Amino acid sequence: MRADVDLVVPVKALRRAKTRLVGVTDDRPALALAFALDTISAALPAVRSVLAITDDPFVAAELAALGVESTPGPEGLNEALHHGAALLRSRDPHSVIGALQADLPALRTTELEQALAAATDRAFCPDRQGTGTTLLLSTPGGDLMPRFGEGSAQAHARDAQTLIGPWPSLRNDVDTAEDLERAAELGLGPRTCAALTPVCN
Ligand SMILES: Nc1nc2c(ncn2[C@@H]2O[C@H](COP(=O)(O)OP(=O)(O)OP(=O)(O)O)[C@@H](O)[C@H]2O)c(=O)[nH]1
Ligand SMILES: C=C(OP(=O)(O)O)C(=O)O
Repeated sequence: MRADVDLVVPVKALRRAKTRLVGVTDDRPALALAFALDTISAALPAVRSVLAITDDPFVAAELAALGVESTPGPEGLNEALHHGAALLRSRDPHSVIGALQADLPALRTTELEQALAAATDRAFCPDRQGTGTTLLLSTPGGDLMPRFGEGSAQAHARDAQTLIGPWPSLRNDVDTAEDLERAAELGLGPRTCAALTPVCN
């Protein structure tokens, strides 16, 4: 566990989430929620705190049941992350602030811990394809400076250490049906597995 790391996790309103998974399930909002809950449940033991940014009251209630704090934020991924990072920084001027994507349904706590342990500076973990970003960490006391979006791995690599190592579950964000197949090979979290029943079991 890294006691100096606080994570901000953006969670889009469920009715608008995971549009590239149309056809994979009859209930896309339920699958998006399951991704977020499995991701956050796996992340919780690895860090000091998790703050979710979501405008969705249903997501907020589900997170509260897990003991996870959430707050609404502005529209847009980087804007939401700026908002959450500012809140976390106001609470602790020295912490490492991390941004973790909420679509990592195979995430293993131990793999996140290994990646966090490998970070010695501002750092990011590229996604499986090497183009996107699944985790971004600030320097201690530093700004998060999120540059998520298309080509974010290249954008973050300009001034952040690249975290590559034995943590495939941290790299496997799920945007497409193929990503979901890869995540299933790694082992899906329990809520995602239940949301995909009977396919998963
Ligand atoms: N709070 C908040 N989170 C967002 C927003 N846009 C994206 N996210 C979150 O950012 C992460 C990465 O987003 P994407 O992989 O693009 O997910 P998505 O937008 O649901 O998927 P697509 O509809 O297929 O693009 C996920 O955790 C989303 O829930 C936003 O406007 N606000
Ligand atoms: C926004 C990003 O995620 P995705 O490509 O999964 O939409 C990103 O990787 O920067």
